[in-house]
Amino acid sequence: MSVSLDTPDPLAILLAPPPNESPASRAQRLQAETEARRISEQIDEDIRRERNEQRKWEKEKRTVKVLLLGQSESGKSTTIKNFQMAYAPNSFAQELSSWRAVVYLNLTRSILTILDILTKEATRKQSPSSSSSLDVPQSQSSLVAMAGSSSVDEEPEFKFTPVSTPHASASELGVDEAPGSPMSPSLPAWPEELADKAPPRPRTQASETSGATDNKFVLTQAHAALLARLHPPLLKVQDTLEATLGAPEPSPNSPYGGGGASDASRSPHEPNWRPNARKPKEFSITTRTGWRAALMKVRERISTSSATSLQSTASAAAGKKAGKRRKREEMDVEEVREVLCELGADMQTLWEDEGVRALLRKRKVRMDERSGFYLDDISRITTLRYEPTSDDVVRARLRTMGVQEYQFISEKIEKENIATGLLKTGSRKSGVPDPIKRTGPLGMEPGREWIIYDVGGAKSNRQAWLPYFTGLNAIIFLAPISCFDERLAEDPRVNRLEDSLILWKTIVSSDVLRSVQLILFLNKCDILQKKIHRGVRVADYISSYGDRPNDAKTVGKYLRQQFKDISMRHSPLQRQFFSFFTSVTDTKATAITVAAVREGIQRSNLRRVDLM
Ligand SMILES: Nc1nc2c(ncn2[C@@H]2O[C@H](COP(=O)(O)OP(=O)(O)OP(=O)(O)O)[C@@H](O)[C@H]2O)c(=O)[nH]1
Ligand SMILES: [Mg+2]
Repeated sequence: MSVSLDTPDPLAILLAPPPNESPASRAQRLQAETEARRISEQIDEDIRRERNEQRKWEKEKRTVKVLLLGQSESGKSTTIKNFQMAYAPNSFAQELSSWRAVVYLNLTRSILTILDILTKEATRKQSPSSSSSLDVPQSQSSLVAMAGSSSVDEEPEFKFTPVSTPHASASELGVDEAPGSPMSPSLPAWPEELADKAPPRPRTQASETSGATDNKFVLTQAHAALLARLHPPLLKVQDTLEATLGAPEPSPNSPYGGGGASDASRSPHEPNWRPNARKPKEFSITTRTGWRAALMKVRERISTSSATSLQSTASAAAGKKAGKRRKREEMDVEEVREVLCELGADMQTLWEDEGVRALLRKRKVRMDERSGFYLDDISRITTLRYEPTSDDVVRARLRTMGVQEYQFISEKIEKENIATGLLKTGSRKSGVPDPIKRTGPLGMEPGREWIIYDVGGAKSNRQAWLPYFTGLNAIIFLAPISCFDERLAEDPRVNRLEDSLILWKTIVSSDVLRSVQLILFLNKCDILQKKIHRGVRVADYISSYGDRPNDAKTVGKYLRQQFKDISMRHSPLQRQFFSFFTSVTDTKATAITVAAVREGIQRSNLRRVDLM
C-alpha cells in the first residue's frame, strides 16, 4: 500500500523537526520535549494520588472502628461470636465444627482438674504429716490454673472502696439522649430473665442436696481405678490437641501459668504422674497464626480422617491400624475423638460420683462457674458423631493472644434484607457488597464497613492494645461483675473486680481516647446470680457495699454506679455513660444488646462524619 504525498499527515508535519536543524538545536529540542513529558507525567501522577487519597479518606470516614477491651475472660471473644451469629449466621454455622477440638480440650482439662484434686487428696491422706491440713482450704495454685480465674473462697482480702457516695442522685444518672433510643445512657434494666426469681438449680450442684452435704470424701478403689484409666490417656489427648491447635501460652507473670494444673500440685510419688510432664498452661492461639487458621486445620484433619474412619471403621481395629501407620508418636485428632468416646463413660462416672462432688465442695471448686464447662454434656460430646452446637461454641474457651481484627460488612441481601457479614480481614474475596443496592437492618447503612478488634486481656497482652487506640469510633469494655471474689489467673495477688475498675479508669482517663464513645458491658450477670443464690455475701468482699440487700440486681446496680462515677470523674471531656447488663453466653438476650450497640455507634459515627 502506498502513501499519497498529496495528503500528508498534519500531525507528522507539526511534530517534524525543523528543516536544517543544527545538532545543538536538536539536542535542545529533545531536552525540552523530555522535560515536557516529565511534567505531564508528574501531573497525571499527582491527580492519581489525590484521587486515591480522596477515596481512602472517604473509606476511612465511612469505616466504623470498634475495639473490645477488658481483662482476660471478661467475654470479649464471646461478644465477637455474638456479632458473628447475628450478622454472619452462615459463616458462623460453617465454622461450628472447627470448634470441636476446643470443646474436646476444654472438657479434657476439666476432667484433668478433677483428677488433679483427687490425686492431691489421695496424697494428703497417705502423708501423716499433712493430715492436719486436710480441712484447711489448700493453696489455690492448682485450682487457679485450670480455668484461668480463681474463685477466692478463703478469707476475702479485697476491700472495695467506692469512688462516690453510695446513693447517686437521679441527676447524676444524666439522661441526655432521647428516651427509647437504642443506646440510651439511662440506667440499663437488669436482665428480665434474671429478675428476682430464683434461678434454676444448676444440675451440677444436684448432689449438694442429695445427702452428700457433709463434704466427706473417702477415696475408694473405684476412684483409684478411674484415676488410672483416665489420667494417662487424657494427658495425651491434651498434648495432642494443644500440639494440633498451636502452642500453649507461657505466662511469665504467674507462678501458676495461665491455666492447667501447676506442677507444684503434682506429687512425684503418684504413679500416674509423668516425672517430667510439660507444665500445662491455659491454652491459647497467637494472633498472627490466628485461631481460625488453626481451627480450620483441625477441621480439615478431622473431616478427612473421619470420612475414612467412620466409613471404614466397622471395627475400631482398622482405625488403630491406620493410626499406627502415622509417623507421629502422639495421637492425631481423629484418635482423640475415639479415645474420648472410649473414656466417656468413665468421665461421666467421675463427674457424677457423690464422693468427688463432696470433695469439690470441700475444696470450694465450682466447675460449673468456670470457663469452658462441658461436664454436664459428657455423654453428648463423647459420641463419634458429635457436632458442636452454637451454644457449645459460645461457651468454648480459647484465650486470645495479641489482637484479632474482624471486618464487619454487608454480605448479601436475603428475603428479609437482613443478611450481613462478619469476615476476618483478608478473607474478603467474593461477596463484596454492592453499596448502591444494599439496605440493612436497624439503620445499617449500605456499604458501611465495620472493623472490630478483639484483644487478649491478660496483663502481658495489654501493651499490644496501644497502637489500636487511634481512629476509633467506640470501645466496648467488658467488665465481669461476678468476679468480686476472684483473682487474676496471671497474677493471683490481684482481685479481678479491682483490676477491671483500674483498667476502666485508665481507659476513661486516656487523653487519646477522649472523643471515643465508651460502652460498658457489665457481664457475667448469670454467674453473679448463681453466686448470690448459693449464698456468697458481697459485703464480705466489698466492705463499702454495707448492708444493702444481697441480691444480684442491687449488686449489679451498685457496681454499675462505681463504673459510672469513675467515668464522670476521670474523663478528660464530658461523655455519656452507656452501659448494659449482659450475659454474653445468652445469645438471645445479647442479640438485642448487640443490635442496640451497633445502631448507637453508627448514629454517633454519622454525626461525626457530618461534622467533618
Ligand atoms: N456463664 C457465662 N460465661 C461467660 C460469659 N461471658 C463469657 N463467658 C465464658 O467465659 C469464658 C471466657 O470468655 P472469652 O470471651 O474467651 O473471654 P476474653 O475476654 O476473650 O478473654 P481473653 O481472650 O483471655 O482476653 C468463655 O468460656 C465464655 O464462654 C457470661 O456472661 N456468662
Ligand atoms: Mg478472647
